Amino acid sequence: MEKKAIHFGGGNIGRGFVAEFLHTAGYEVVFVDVMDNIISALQNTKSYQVTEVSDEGETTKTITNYRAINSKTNESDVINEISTASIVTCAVGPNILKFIAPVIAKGIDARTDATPLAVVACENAIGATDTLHQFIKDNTAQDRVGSLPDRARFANSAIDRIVPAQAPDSGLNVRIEKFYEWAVESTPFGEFGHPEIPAIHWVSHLEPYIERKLFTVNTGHATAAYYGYHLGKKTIAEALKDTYIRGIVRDVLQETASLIVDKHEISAAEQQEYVETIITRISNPYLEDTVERVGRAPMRKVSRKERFIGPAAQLAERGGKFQSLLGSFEMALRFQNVEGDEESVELAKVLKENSPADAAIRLTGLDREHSLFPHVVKVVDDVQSDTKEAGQPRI
Ligand SMILES: NC(=O)c1ccc[n+]([C@@H]2O[C@H](COP(=O)([O-])OP(=O)(O)OC[C@H]3O[C@@H](n4cnc5c(N)ncnc54)[C@H](O)[C@@H]3O)[C@@H](O)[C@H]2O)c1
Ligand SMILES: O=P(O)(O)OC[C@@H](O)[C@@H](O)[C@H](O)[C@H](O)CO
Repeated sequence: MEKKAIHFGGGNIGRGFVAEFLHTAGYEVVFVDVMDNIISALQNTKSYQVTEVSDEGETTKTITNYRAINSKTNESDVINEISTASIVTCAVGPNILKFIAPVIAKGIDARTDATPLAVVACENAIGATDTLHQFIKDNTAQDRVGSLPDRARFANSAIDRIVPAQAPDSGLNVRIEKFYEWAVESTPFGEFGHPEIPAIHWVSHLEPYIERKLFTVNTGHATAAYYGYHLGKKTIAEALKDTYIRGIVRDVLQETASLIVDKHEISAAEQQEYVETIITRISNPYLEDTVERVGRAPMRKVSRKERFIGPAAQLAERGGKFQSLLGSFEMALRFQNVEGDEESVELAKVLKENSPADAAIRLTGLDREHSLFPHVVKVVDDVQSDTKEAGQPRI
C-alpha cells in the first residue's frame, strides 16, 4: 500500500522542502492548511515546481501526487487522513503548534494500525516536536494518554534550507537554495524503526544539530536582517555586502561558535568551516530574501531559548563573551511597527508600557537572578530612551 504523509502548512518550507522530500521518498502528501487560496491552488493543480537556485544555475523538480484539505472547514476529513497515515509533519511556525494539536490528537486517537504514526515538527525552534507532543497530550482524554506511544511516536528535528518569500505571480512554485539539512531523532521510534526518508539524517542526540543550526544560521541571518533593516537594506544579500554588517555578523558568529565548540563535540576548525558555509549561503544574491521575512516575529526571536538570548545566556553562565549578541538583540528590539508584522507592533507596545526590567522579563523570559539579566535590562532601557527622545514617550 502507498505510504501517506499528512503535512500541516502549505507555505514556503512546506511545499519547498518537506513535501519535496516526502514526495521523493515515495509518499502521497496530503497538505493541511487554513488559507483558502493555498488549498484551492493545491486542489486544482496536479503538480508544482521546486527550483534550486545557485551560482551553478537552476535545477527544477516537479512535485506530484498530493491532495489538500482545509482544516478550518473539513476537520473530520483531516482526522480520517491522520488515522490512516504513516507520518505527520508540520511547518506552520512555532506559535501555531497549539492550534494544530487538537485535530492531530483526534486523528491519533482514531488509529488502529499496529505501527505508530511518526510525528515530526519541522519548525525553527528547539524541541518543537516536544512542544507539539505536550499540546497533543493536553488534547487527549486522560485515560488515553498512557497508551499514546502505541499510536504515535514523536521525534524532534532540525531543518535547514532557505526558502524566501515567493514572487506574487509564482503560484505554488517555489524558488529555494540548493543546500539543505534535515536531522531527526531516531530513538523515539524504538523497535518500530524510523520512517524511510532518504533526505533525513537520523541522529540519536539532536541537541548539537539544532543548537549549531539555530545559533549559527538563524543567529547570523537575524543579525543581518535587523542591522540591514535599520540601515535601509532590502535583502539579506544586500545587507551582507555592507562590510560593517558583515563584520558584525562575523563577530556574533564568533561568540556563538565559542559556545558550540565548548558545549558539543564539534572542533573549532569544523565550526569555522560551517560558519563560512553559512555566510556564503545567506549572502546568496539569487534568493532575494527580504530583511522583513528574516526579521519576522521579533518577540519570538528575542525569547529565552531563541537565537540571541539562548546562546547569550549560556555564554554568560560559562563566562564567555556575549556583547555582539546583545547588539543583535538591541537591533531586534528596534524592529518595531513593521508593516504586516503583528509581533513588531506588539513589541513596540510592550516597550512603551513597561519598565525596562518588566519589559526584559516579558520579552526574554530571563530570571532576574540570571547573570545576563542586568545587561539585557540596560539594552532595553537604551532602546526605550531612544524611542522616548524620538518623541514617543514611554510610561
Ligand atoms: N522559510 C525558510 O527558510 C524556513 C527554513 C527552515 C525552517 N522554517 C520554519 O518553517 C516554519 C514555516 O515557515 P515558512 O517560511 O514556510 O512560513 P510560511 O508562512 O510560508 O508558511 C506557513 C504556512 O502555515 C499555514 N498555517 C498557519 N496556521 C495554520 C494552521 N492552523 N493549520 C495549518 N496551516 C496553518 C499558513 O497558512 C502558511 O501556509 C517556521 O517555523 C519556520 O521557522 C522556515
Ligand atoms: O523562520 P524564522 O522566522 O524562524 O527565521 C527566519 C529565517 O532565518 C529562516 O526561515 C531561515 O531561512 C531558515 O531557518 C534557513 O534554514
